[in-house]
Amino acid sequence: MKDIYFLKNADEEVIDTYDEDIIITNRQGRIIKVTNISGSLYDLEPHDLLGQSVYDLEERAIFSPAITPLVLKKRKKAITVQTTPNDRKVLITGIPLFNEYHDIEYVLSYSYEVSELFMLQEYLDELYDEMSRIKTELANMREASLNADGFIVRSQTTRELLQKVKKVAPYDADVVLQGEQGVGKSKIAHYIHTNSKRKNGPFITMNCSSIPDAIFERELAGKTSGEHHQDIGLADMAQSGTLYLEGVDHLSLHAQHILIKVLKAYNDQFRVIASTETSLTQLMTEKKIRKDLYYELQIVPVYIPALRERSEDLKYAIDQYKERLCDKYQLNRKFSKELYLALLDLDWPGNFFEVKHVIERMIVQSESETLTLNDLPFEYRGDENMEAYKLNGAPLNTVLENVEKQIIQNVKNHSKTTTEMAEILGISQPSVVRKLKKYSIQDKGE
Ligand SMILES: Nc1ncnc2c1ncn2[C@@H]1O[C@H](COP(=O)(O)OP(=O)(O)OP(=O)(O)O)[C@@H](O)[C@H]1O
Repeated sequence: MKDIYFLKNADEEVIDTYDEDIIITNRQGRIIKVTNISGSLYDLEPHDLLGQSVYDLEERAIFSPAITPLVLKKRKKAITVQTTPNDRKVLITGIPLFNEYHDIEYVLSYSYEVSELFMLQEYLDELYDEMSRIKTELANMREASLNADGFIVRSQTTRELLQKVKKVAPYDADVVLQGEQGVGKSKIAHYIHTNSKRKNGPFITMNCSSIPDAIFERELAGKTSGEHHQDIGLADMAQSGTLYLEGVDHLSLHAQHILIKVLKAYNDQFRVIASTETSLTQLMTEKKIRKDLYYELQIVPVYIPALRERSEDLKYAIDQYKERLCDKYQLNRKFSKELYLALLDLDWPGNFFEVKHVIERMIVQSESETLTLNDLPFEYRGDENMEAYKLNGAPLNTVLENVEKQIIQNVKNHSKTTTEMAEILGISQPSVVRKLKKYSIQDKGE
């Protein structure tokens, strides 16, 4: 702002025409001019102010703070907010008026009450707080709704991944889910289906890694056998729904040729979601996937990181599996600190599947309430734990049988039937019966 110079005698006329709260002080800070309404904000009359020193008024907390000293100090326009004795807020602006020697001769100030603005500001601040509280609540609810689908969504990566997936779900575009085994590809494929326009249609899974080439076409597209009999293929079953091609990276080039032919024939009658462990782009480089299939599928590629790269999810998965499995087996188990840290540190190439499996194994096999590193399955331990498995002179067979006996005894203690035991141990029920007999194992209570 350019300096304002004081024109002698002009102030009187100018100032009297204002219906504003204007005060003029000299450079000593004495009030030499007021308007009709000056002082009203401080519950004073204009003549109460005339002749007063702003320094006195400041000391008496009437001008709190005074503007003149500020202007004199800065030698330029100053703005401040005063708090009056009756707690009003006043926005006051002071302007220096210079004489011909560039010295400040007078300070002119004008004020407005801004209490309402302050109240508005407070109200806005409160509103802002409320809004951010609601925003957080909404985010929590959103997360809870994802959790309702059984998703563990603790890490930022998973949150972003699900947001991306949710965004593309309503469009009919093909999606390729890439990730290690057990990382959640099928779960996300389901999630896409249930959030799509085809949610009321079927969700059909075709496991590409387990279908031999010879019957691939028949499985996929069906076949007329005999005069009237028609075998329905998975593509027919998927109509108006979603066809989930699990493990497309396992398809031979021949099967790929059939797949692309069938997809063209069924042209958009279902949505295709494919899963792969190896990225389709890498398969292209290695010439292991046909170009036309690559372009057909790779519309929306989604990479699902391994659980070891999502430490918050891994931690939560460990806690949840432990809790749920303890409930399931009616057991009270906790992990020692060392074991817990070891579990967090493992690579888990089988991801969720593997974590659940190992925790279940430890819970049912251990006798003590606190599980320690010694309860970790042998193949997951470092070399320092080899001690527990030393032969100590016994033949290998005897050691292995002892371990087997111990495991079967523990599983027996926590299962109601031999069928349940078979499920946990991953062997047939007759094998369970044979082993119980072999080791003469009886119920603890028997
Ligand atoms: N984010 C998650 N939160 C909780 N559980 C999950 C999550 N992702 C996957 N799971 C669980 O992990 C297990 C493996 O998931 P899923 O079958 O979807 O993996 P996948 O990648 O399709 O495995 P594969 O490659 O072996 O077919 C399932 O029991 C699933 O419910």
